[in-house]
Amino acid sequence: MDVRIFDSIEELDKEVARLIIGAVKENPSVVLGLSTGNSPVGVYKNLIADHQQNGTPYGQVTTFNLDEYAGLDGESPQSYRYFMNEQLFDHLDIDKAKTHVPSGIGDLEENCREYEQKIQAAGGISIQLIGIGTNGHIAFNEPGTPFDSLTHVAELSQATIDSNAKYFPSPDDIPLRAVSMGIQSIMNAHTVYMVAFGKSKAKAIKEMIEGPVTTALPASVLQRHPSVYVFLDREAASLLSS
Ligand SMILES: N[C@@H]1[C@@H](O)[C@H](O)[C@@H](COP(=O)(O)O)O[C@@H]1O
Repeated sequence: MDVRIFDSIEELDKEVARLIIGAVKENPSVVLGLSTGNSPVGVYKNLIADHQQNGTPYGQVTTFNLDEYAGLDGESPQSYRYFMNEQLFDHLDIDKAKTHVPSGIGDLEENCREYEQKIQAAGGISIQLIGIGTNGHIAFNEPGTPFDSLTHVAELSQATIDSNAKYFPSPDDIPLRAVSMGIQSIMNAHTVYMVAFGKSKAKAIKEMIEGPVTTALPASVLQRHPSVYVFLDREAASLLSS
């Protein structure tokens, strides 16, 4: 793992955005894997600013998001499709038909199969941007998820449900399941960029990098990936031994 530590979240965001912009310029039809949550928002802001100032073109870019809540369609403000449109896609010249977010409605098992097929048909993901949950989850692959999992219907852990509560009007509205790319789907990406900042991520980051590879800490599987870059602020890196 190539671990890079930044003095500020602003610098971290700029660097990750610079690398993604470079990849888009080098290959205008690159396939990007994207994520939601707070972690990638600053990166997306930088991509938008660059697009507006420098015109980096996204018309041929294909994207695949990691996950979506079960039961929410793209019109729901809490859905990850809505989030992606609002935080990124609506501000780029990207072709929405080339942006993929798993569907959380309809036949979920069928949606999962179709999603994996679409990733394969696109030639696989070149760069996968991901965050990490405080319990070490990646996408919605909670502790215990098998390493060979592909896109599947995932049960959310209580820790994840609790930390997502702030996004929903009442506790009863928080989904208990999601459609999520699996651990193997993430491992299939050519390169993985993980972004994590803040004290709340420090323990999971330490275990991911320095702990054993175990399904108890799903992100630890990334130790086996040949091309992983971990972008941290000082707080997220604070428990690392070196
Ligand atoms: N499914 C998402 C993950 O993909 C994300 O990495 C995690 C951390 O979110 P945040 O970046 O807001 O800390 O939250 C959710 O559980």
